[in-house]
Amino acid sequence: MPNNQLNKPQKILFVINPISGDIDKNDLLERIKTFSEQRHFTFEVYHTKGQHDAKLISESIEKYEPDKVVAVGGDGTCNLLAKILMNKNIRMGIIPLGSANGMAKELEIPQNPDKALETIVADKTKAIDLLVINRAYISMHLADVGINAQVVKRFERDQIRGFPGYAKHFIQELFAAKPLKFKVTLDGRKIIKKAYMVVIANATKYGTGAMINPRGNISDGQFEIIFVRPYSVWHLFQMIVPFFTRKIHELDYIKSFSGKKATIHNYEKKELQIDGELIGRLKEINVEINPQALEILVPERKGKGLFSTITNES
Ligand SMILES: Nc1ncnc2c1ncn2[C@@H]1O[C@H](COP(=O)(O)OP(=O)(O)OP(=O)(O)O)[C@@H](O)[C@H]1O
Repeated sequence: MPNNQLNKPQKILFVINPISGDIDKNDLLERIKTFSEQRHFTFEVYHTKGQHDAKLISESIEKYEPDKVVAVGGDGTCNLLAKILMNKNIRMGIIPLGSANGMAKELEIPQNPDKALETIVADKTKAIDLLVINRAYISMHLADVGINAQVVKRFERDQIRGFPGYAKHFIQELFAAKPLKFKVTLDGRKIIKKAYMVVIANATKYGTGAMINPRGNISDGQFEIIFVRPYSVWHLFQMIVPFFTRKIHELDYIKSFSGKKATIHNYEKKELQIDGELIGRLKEINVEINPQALEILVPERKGKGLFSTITNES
């Protein structure tokens, strides 16, 4: 039974990534301390090390038995916690302090840390699906092979962080990319297409705001496979503005399919990125949905209807 039901202060474990977003988080610790006194919760902190974190966090959870675990960082930190908390009865919060914060944006979690903290104590939750990839990884947000994964690779090696760095590499990659051949089996249906990029989408948009999957729903028990199809030089120019203005789905060379289980076969080994983290060069990617596998603390939602003009072939 959660501690609040016994009128005990809630226990919250904050998992702080000290390097995410190049943001100093010392101030935040002070604010958490003050906030915990005002809002009557107790807390512990785990600072990520970049190695063996999953094991060490699991041990902290076992020892401390928190009611909530909060990711203080970017999408990589969220992904790390989501995998640990999958199908456990512990709610997860997010204080978005990474460079892109795609997952927090998807869930409309405030980018302001004080407001995000309010969301964590307010206790409103949303059950979200998780994608299990090759039985070894999970994706809560977006995974892909092709242009974007190459951009993530270039970005990781660069000194320029944040949106300017991403935009620079995206445009470079767009002009250098060659179409790849993919064979996808989705719920038994075979789809063979050439594409510049295949996206495995639990969520709807990238942290940049690029709306790749407007008909996606993070809690609907299915995911989308999206092909960004070959385009001409003219299409390249057409693509830049919509990608950053959330209108890419309006372009007719984007094809989307929904399902619950997929195998993506790349004809050449290609880099896979999951939730902003590079996984490696793979030939086969197996994806399965784990429906409503995680309770996330979210703000009160103002009603929102997702508008879609995407070609739906499912
Ligand atoms: N102490 C640490 N030293 C070095 N790397 C770390 C440390 N702690 C975590 N990491 C690395 O941080 C990465 C995750 O960062 P995260 O995605 O949370 O932030 P970000 O990249 O700034 O944001 P976003 O993904 O939203 O763009 C992982 O690759 C992880 O290995």
